[in-house]
Amino acid sequence: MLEILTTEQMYDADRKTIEAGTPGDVLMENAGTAVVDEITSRWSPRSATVLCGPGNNGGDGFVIARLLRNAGWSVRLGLLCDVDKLTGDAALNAKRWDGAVERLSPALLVGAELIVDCLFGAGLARVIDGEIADLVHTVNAGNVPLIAVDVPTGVDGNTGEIRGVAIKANLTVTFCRAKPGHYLLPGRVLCGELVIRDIGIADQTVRDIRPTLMRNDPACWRAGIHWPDLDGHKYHRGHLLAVGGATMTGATRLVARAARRVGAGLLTVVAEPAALPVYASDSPGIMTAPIANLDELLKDCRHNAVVIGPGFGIGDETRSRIIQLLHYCRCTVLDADALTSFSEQPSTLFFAIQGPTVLTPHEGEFARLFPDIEGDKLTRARAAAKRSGATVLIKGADTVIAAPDGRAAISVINAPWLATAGSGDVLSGIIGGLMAQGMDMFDAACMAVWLHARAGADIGPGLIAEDIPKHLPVLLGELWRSLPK
Ligand SMILES: NC(=O)C1=CN([C@@H]2O[C@H](COP(=O)(O)OP(=O)(O)OC[C@H]3O[C@@H](n4cnc5c(N)ncnc54)[C@H](O)[C@@H]3O)[C@@H](O)[C@H]2O)[C@@H](O)CC1
Ligand SMILES: [K+]
Repeated sequence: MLEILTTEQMYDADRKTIEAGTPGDVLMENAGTAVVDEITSRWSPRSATVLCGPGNNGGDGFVIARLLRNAGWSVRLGLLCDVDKLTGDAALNAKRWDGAVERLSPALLVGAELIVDCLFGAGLARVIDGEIADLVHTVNAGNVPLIAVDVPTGVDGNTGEIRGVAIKANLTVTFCRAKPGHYLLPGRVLCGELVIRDIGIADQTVRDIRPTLMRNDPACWRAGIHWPDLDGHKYHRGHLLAVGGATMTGATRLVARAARRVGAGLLTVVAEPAALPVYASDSPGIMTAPIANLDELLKDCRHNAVVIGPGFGIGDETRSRIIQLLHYCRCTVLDADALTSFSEQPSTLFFAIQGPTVLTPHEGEFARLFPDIEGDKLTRARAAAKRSGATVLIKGADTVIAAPDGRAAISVINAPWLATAGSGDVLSGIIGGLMAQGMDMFDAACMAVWLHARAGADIGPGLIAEDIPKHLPVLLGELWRSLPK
């Protein structure tokens, strides 16, 4: 269930399943049954109100109302339109509901101890306003469990954006596979707990749709990890050059710690001579070299990966260093100052990118480098990757990673503790360390985001950036032990 389907792809999967012989009303019955399962396993029978819209999301609501009543719940149902306006499976299930169909109004909420939101799902086509918007506000202001069916009403399934107003659910039950809007902010928060339930759509049907978007999970990139061979030596594990700042040395010290922990065979910090003792004294296992030698170092193909940007400074020197090093087509991570230095001339950077390159902007850096690219985070990451020829990783609570070939992944681990100084430097170091070992750039970016997020979630409150590299052996051990032996 790692694939994430757009609403259009989900409609396609529904259609193909129906064409292959499973009637639509069976899918709807399965959907309603799944929601009722999730509700009754969490809450004891009580007074529930089901809010139904004019489409199939409302159709699910009629199934849910019937099944909850059969389970001994007291149920009221409100419908947004006249019942004779319903069509297809929704109309069929309205006939199967023998309770009252009330007009949708705030009066329906009085005495409700649980509310089921079946107003709009995948078919949300425009901004919610007027009476429906007022109702959504009233529902959100209440203090009873709120269960959204498919997506919380008002959340755009493809983007996670709010169209007008949106329900803030405690639980969202969706079907077959998640949609981007379940994981992208603000949709991710509005969903509450997310449960994905099978409703009888075959895995092969999903595969046939060829989804290119995944939840970022080890299953997506585990096979691409370059574990050391029994008879291997450090030179087989790559030699990363971490280009450090002359004064802001902390950032590249974090890069170096992370890259070494994740397995880079050798690591050299390249910086102004005056700063080298600071780097050298941080850890006896690193090497140092003066930045004047960078070109010479890059001519030696054993130096196969570079991280530049954290703490390096913004300006002409940074730009020319980067253009110079990109010429060698080494695996490259460009972060922080490396990105901001190209704000005025981003196309110079994109033109120079030829080898495997990962850009790791936060939202501010992204806007400076791609000022004309707009839309939701996923759309923007994909457009930026296509334009730059690099893998683009937009950081945040809903980190998105996109490759130039169209593949993309969304991080689904909640780790708010990562919002701390130096955390991004560690991420760059992990990516660089993985690429130095030969991992594909997109896989390396995805794996790094996963390790980083898991470290954040595991360490929790009190986390500082220095803790993340130290936690990597635990997570790498977990991945290592999960390999089929
Ligand atoms: N066979 C299928 O396709 C299945 C569909 N299922 C359910 O069907 C849903 C999709 O059904 P639909 O495509 O009918 O879409 P929806 O039920 O989400 O809504 C479509 C209807 O809402 C109206 N509408 C859209 N935005 C509006 C707005 N802002 N204000 C007022 N009216 C608005 C549209 O004109 C249309 O009448 C899914 O979310 C899921 O819950 C499930 O039953 C599983 C099977
Ligand atoms: K809904």
